[in-house]
Amino acid sequence: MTIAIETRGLTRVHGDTRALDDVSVRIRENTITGLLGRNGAGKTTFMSLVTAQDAPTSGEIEVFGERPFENARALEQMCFLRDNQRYPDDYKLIHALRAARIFFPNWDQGLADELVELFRIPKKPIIKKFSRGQFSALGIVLGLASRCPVTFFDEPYLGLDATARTHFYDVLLRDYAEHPRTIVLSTHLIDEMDRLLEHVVILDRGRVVQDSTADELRGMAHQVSGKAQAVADYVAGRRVLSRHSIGGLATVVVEGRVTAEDRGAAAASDLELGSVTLQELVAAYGFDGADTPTHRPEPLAAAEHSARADTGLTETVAAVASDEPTSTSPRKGA
Ligand SMILES: Nc1ncnc2c1ncn2[C@@H]1O[C@H](COP(=O)(O)OP(=O)(O)OP(=O)(O)O)[C@@H](O)[C@H]1O
Repeated sequence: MTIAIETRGLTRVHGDTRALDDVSVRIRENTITGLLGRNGAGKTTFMSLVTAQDAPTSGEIEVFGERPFENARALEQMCFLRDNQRYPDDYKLIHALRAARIFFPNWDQGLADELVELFRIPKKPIIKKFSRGQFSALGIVLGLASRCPVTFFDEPYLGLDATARTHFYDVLLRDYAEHPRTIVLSTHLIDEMDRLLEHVVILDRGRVVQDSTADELRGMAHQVSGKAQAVADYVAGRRVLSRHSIGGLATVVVEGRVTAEDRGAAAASDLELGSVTLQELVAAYGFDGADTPTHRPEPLAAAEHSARADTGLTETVAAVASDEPTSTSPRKGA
């Protein structure tokens, strides 16, 4: 088993915010990993640090056994498509594709052309004029056609219509099956992307709260619903992950698999036991402990941080003059 990404005690502090706090994970080569967690959990920070677009406050990172910071060999293996990827003002689709073709050693122009058609990405307007969905689609094209050994997608679906999202999931799975590689993606559309994920890392307030295969995770907790007192009796002594109540009824997510004994206890108290989806688990692990109404408002999304470093593809994009002829070279400087 080869480890593609390993972090040890990875920490990033901004003022009094611990964006990442002592994160130690090992992500196996040739897996699709979902980086999940509520707004501000640290997902983008993790991806920025691993791709050396930001420097940790402390801790270590290895990508295929090498430290990525200022390491061209390690950086060349990675592609990070941010949800707010930046391109030069005058760039059109062709310029972004040209830059990607130069930058990424495994770039597949045929796949890029196919995806441009599939997602109906316009060729004439500058990228700045793209709709949110067209902008995301461009990121998906660059991320998939780059065929990087390690590819990060940060909420790649923003603004995509349902058809385009389905295309993305299908093409990702098809291309991954044909060209296995390590893919890490952050998402809030967990139910929709559930089928893509083999491994899941859940972050909450910068810390890892779960790190396991998706299958293991699904079986790690269950839900019990019924009269509040009966539910309270059932969950006594168990680790409660979330609790919701309406009137005299309660629904609680508890850690642990359902045993035969649990089924008996539930039946005797007229309680319903159910499985928990990945989406519910993420919500449960990001739960603050107090009993909450079922329709709990989400906190405001974390602000965008314009001061973030922006390197990698963006640097290359900026370096490619927009009036250069299209390069047929697959490598920068080749
Ligand atoms: N440059 C920065 N300066 C100050 N705070 C920052 C900076 N970058 C990140 N943070 C803070 O670190 C925390 C983690 O942010 P991050 O963007 O990694 O979260 P996220 O899980 O990607 O969130 P979302 O799902 O909302 O995109 C947040 O509290 C955020 O406000």
